[in-house]
Amino acid sequence: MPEIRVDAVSHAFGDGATRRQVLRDVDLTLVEDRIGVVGGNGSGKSTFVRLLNGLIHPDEGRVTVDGLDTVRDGREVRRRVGFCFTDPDAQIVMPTVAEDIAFGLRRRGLSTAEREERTRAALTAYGLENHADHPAHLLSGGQKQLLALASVLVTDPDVLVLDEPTTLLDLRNAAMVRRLVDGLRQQVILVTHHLDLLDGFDRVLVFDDGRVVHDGAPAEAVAAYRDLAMR
Ligand SMILES: Nc1ncnc2c1ncn2[C@@H]1O[C@H](COP(=O)(O)OP(=O)(O)OP(=O)(O)O)[C@@H](O)[C@H]1O
Repeated sequence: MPEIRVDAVSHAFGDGATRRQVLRDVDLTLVEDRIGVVGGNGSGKSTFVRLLNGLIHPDEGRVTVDGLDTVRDGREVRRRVGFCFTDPDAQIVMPTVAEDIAFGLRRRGLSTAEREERTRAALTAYGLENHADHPAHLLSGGQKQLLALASVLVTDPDVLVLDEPTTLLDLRNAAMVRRLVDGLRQQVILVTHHLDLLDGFDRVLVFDDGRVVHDGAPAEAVAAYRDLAMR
C-alpha cells in the first residue's frame, strides 16, 4: 500500500476576524488498506482529505504520498490519489457518460484506441454500458455517483479518497457503493457519517475541532465518536 505521511499539519481559512483554525497539528502515517474518517460537522474532515491530494496546501507542516510532496509534486500526487466529491454533479465535466469517463484519461499519453478500450471497460465494470451516450446530468443520483467513481478509477490511482460518497444515495445505492469499494485494489480513505460503512475497516480516525482525538479499530472509534457527540 502507498504511504501517506501527514507531518505536523495545521490549516486555517480566512484572515483577521474571519480567521478560523480548521486543522491543528495533525501527525499521521497512513498505510492501511481501508481507513475511515469520522467526526462532527465542521470538525475538519473534508479539509483533511483535501490535503491528501494537494487540493488544499497546508499552512504549516507537510503532506507526502510515497515521498512526493503534495505542494511541490502536486501533479504527480494527483495521479496517484484519486478524489471523489460528495456531490457527483461537482465532478461531471463532459456532456455524455462515456466522454466524462474518457476525460480523466486525457494527457495520459494513451492512444485513441487505448482510451476507448479503457472507457468501454469502465462503462461495463460500473454497469453504465447502456448509458454511454446519455447526458451525464440526467442520470439518477446513484448512477451519477457510479459515474464519478468510474471517472476516477479509470485513471487507475493507487489511493482513492471518498468524501461522503453515500450521503445523497438511498439505501440500495449506498449498499452498491459499499460493495464496489470493498472490491477495490486501491488504498481507500473514506469520510462518512454512515458509520455502518466502516465495518471491516482497518483503521478509523475521529476528528474533533481540527484534531484527531481517536485513532483505532472501527468499533472503538465509533464508540469514541458517539461519546463525543453525546457530550
Ligand atoms: N474554502 C473554505 N473557506 C473558508 N472556510 C472553509 C473552507 N472550507 C471549509 N471551511 C470551514 O472549515 C471548517 C471545517 O470544514 P470541513 O469541510 O473540513 O469540515 P467537515 O468535518 O468535513 O464537515 P461536514 O461533516 O459538515 O462535511 C468549517 O467551519 C468550514 O466552514
